[in-house]
Amino acid sequence: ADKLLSPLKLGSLTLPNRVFMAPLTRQRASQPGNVPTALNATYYAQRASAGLIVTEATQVMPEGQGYAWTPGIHSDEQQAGWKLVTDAVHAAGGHIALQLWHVGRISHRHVQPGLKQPVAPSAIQANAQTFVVHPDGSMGMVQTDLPRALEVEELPGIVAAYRAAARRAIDTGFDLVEIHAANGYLLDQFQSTGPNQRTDAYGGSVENRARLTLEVVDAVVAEIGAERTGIRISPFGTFNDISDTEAEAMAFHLVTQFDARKLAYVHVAEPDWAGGPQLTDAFRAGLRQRYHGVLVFAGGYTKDKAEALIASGTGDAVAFGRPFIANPDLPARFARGAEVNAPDASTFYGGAEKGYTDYPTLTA
Ligand SMILES: C=C(C(=O)O)c1ccccc1
Repeated sequence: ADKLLSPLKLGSLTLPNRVFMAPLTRQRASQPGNVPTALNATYYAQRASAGLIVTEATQVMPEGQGYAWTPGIHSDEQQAGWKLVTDAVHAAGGHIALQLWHVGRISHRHVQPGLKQPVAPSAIQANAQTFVVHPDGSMGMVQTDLPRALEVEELPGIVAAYRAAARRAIDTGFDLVEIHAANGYLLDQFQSTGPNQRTDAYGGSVENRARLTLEVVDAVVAEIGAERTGIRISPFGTFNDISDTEAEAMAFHLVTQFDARKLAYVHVAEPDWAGGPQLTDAFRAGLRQRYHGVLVFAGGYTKDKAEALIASGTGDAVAFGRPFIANPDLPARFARGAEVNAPDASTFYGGAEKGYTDYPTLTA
């Protein structure tokens, strides 16, 4: 039988299947103010048959933005925009989590408030690119800027921003939040030996480098509860110039801590989606042994690979990104063994309806 299409208990929810929609940056929030729109609501509602939708990464404070036109969740206007999305997804019978983001050094002064220098655990520039609109109105890909090292006194303010964002998310009708601790952004920068050269309580040992992530987790859980809190990590990731000489130790420490807090789910972005190494079955089993909540894997999965992962008991759900871009009704296509269309990469980022809400669903 198709385990992938069987129901899944997650927190207080019973989800209809284990075909999750992965977080996908699409850069289509309205300006000024990085506000979600009715078009965003249509896009997400079209994909409401996912077991769980995880939204695009959404900055928790202005300094947390790294790319042009990504949405925030730190203003009343942004919250009102997201309400369009949660109402539309719930009207279509869906379930949706908001992914909470701070990009850290994967940013540029032209997308920072007051054209300020981006922030990071240490003043180490990433060999990475981002897309910004310049003050003169021109736009394009740029090298991410050299960041400023955060003072330890600034960290409580960042933790508070995640907490306030989680509050806004639940007040807006989101079923859960997913803390973004993956893919070379701020929390992953603190977790990793490459970008984090701090000599204070937030640098050095695995425990110290995990500290900010766990402070954010504890603040969010205090605000909205563990059963509404998920988190995404990307062990052995390389995207955005991330490197960690102690990647396995960090991953096992994090999931052990997540288990102790009974977080609703842990979402593992497998590094090969962005050209990193393949995870081993032994490593995935190591995560499963340490974390007993809902374990979600993502990164280039097919239906068959996903089915095998769930049948083996290692994973409970699989998140699909690019397939959901081009196939709004992906679960139905899996159920019917129908063709899964490939998306048009030229319309992944920016723009409007084209390559966003104009993909077809299966005819009856
Ligand atoms: C939020 C992202 C992530 O988590 O990797 C992202 C952002 C821009 C392009 C691709 C991916």
